[in-house]
Amino acid sequence: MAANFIEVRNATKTFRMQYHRSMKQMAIAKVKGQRTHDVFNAVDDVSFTVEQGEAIGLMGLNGSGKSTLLKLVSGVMRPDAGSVLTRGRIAGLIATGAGFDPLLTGRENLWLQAAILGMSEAETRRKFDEIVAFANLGKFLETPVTYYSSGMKARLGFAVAIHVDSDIFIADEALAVGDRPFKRKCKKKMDEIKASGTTIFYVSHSPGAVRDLCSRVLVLEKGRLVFDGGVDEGIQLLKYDDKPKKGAAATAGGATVTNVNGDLEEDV
Ligand SMILES: Nc1ncnc2c1ncn2[C@@H]1O[C@H](COP(=O)(O)OP(=O)(O)OP(=O)(O)O)[C@@H](O)[C@H]1O
Repeated sequence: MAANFIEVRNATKTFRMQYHRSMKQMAIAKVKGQRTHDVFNAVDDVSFTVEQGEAIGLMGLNGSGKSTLLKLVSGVMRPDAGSVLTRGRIAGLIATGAGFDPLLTGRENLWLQAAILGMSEAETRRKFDEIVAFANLGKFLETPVTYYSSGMKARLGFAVAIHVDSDIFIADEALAVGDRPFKRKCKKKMDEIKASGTTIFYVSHSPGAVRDLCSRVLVLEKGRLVFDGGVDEGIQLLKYDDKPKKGAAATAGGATVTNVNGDLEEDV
């Protein structure tokens, strides 16, 4: 039996939503007996396991908790309740560029990112030309990153992340703000990563991309896992139509699946 690579058990992540910006506003609200903040679960009692080599599409409307769940899986955040266990080296496109130093050049940041993502000096040296070719920044490689467009930063971040040898690859499509040719290149590389047996966890609003890459879909709604199953069924739940479709309901982990409606981005 294949080893579980990701095991999420009743994971909950709670955030605090502040209603007032200044201390003065807070003080006035308190005197008036009004609420100054609320807490809510961005990820709410979510459980699932992912086996080695599976390619999972994580879908759901804006704000449903996808990025937060990715952060829990990647270890960037810890759950407030429940547990998240992962086995193997995780790499991917999470908060890409977060580790960039704006005053350093693209070349210097490449080294920095590679080190942050756990690549050794020898590994970075070996893959350096390939990463540079993938990012395709031309002479901007020698320019401080502060002058980069967001797409250029994403290219550099993704180019490094995608070249890390990992057991689990995590990608948030929302961060892949590169242009169409670059996205195609990323897609090709993701296919290679998948073919190599790497476990993939892919956040996307694009049914075409998910259908193409993934063998299973998780759908989040207001932090809760409302679907865990086949790609087509999962995508069906995310249709634009307002009325719940007959047969669209299913069960996930004993919970009834509700219909989810909303905008979907165009496929790449
Ligand atoms: N650090 C934080 N502090 C407080 N609230 C947060 C924080 N991060 C996310 N949230 C809130 O948690 C909820 C889930 O956000 P998250 O980014 O996980 O959603 P998402 O499904 O990835 O959305 P999108 O499709 O827009 O990227 C949102 O209401 C968001 O405002």
